[in-house]
Amino acid sequence: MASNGELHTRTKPPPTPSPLRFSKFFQSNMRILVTGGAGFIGSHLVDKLMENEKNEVIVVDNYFTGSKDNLSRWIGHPRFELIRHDVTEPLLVEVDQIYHLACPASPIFYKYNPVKTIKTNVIGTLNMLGLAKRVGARILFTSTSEVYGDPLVHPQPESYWGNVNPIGVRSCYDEGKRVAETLMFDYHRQHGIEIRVARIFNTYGPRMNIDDGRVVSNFIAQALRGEPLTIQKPGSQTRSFCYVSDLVDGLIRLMEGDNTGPINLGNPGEFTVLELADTVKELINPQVEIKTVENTPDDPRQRKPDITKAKELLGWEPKVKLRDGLSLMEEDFRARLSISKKK
Ligand SMILES: O=c1ccn([C@@H]2O[C@H](COP(=O)(O)OP(=O)(O)O[C@H]3OC[C@@H](O)[C@H](O)[C@H]3O)[C@@H](O)[C@H]2O)c(=O)[nH]1
Repeated sequence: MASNGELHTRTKPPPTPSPLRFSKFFQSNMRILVTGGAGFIGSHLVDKLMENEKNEVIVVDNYFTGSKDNLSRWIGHPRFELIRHDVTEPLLVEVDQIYHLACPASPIFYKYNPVKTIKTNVIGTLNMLGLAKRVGARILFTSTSEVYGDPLVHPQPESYWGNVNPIGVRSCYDEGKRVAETLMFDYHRQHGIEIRVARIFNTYGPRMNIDDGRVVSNFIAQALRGEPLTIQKPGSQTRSFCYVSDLVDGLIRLMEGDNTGPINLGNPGEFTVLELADTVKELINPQVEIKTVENTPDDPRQRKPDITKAKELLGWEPKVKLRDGLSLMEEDFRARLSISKKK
């Protein structure tokens, strides 16, 4: 099997960044653009980038699923700027690095307006690559484990080309992300752009939208509200859940390293949805019921990242165990739902 991304050859040297970046007399900060920076993963990434006093961070977000609340601690900070902008429109800003995350990520949200989802992935990524080309910035794109579709190889290495339905209800997202990966590598080969591609597996943690619709946030909110945990059939499908701080660490290592990717970022601990429900029930509310409900088409039956590449090339592997991560998320959900813990 040919290995993905490794056979590419660049036809051009990368564009030159602004001369100010290399001035001996002017010590400029690193200016970093985060698209989708008001979202769940984006805002945690912004927190981490802002810890470095040499970074200036510009966030663009259209607030479809993101929220200003996620960034409230940075609003007004001199090294921080927040712009309401939709990446399907061109954007001109002078930056050195671009983390391109913007896209609804929960299936219920990306399926809500599929045409908009594919536009965000295709036109949004074209716009960000155009910006990277113009200003000579390095660009990291957050792709997804959904590029593997309903995988026939398990666990999934980056060299696996996937099993994706091109006309299904998930295609706006998974095919959209696949085209965006193609654009990244074509801009790299044709224009010499410095690219990084991460394939993110299921991620969870504080600040997920309470009614986001994804499995971890649903189960935690349901357990806290005393509502039945909804297992979408059959319940034996598997996922591997990565805590958000681990994921952010992987993204920054990828951006700062020398490898273009694609690189899987995810936690290889694999659980069935039923096992996840049992764990949430045991940790948060042993009285809560579990009920089985209908699923939607093309739901992948199994998913687990092969992270050999991330370990070797980035020295990265997740540290937070599922039970610990769920407890941290429970605290955040309790605070936002105003449900205190019984003593
Ligand atoms: O209430 C629920 C929600 C979801 N599920 C099931 O839990 C599994 C995971 O579903 P989620 O909606 O959390 O996430 P998915 O794995 O379908 O998609 C995710 O995958 C990788 C990321 O790139 C994306 O952000 C997201 O699309 C699915 O099998 C789903 O059917 C439930 O059993 N009950």
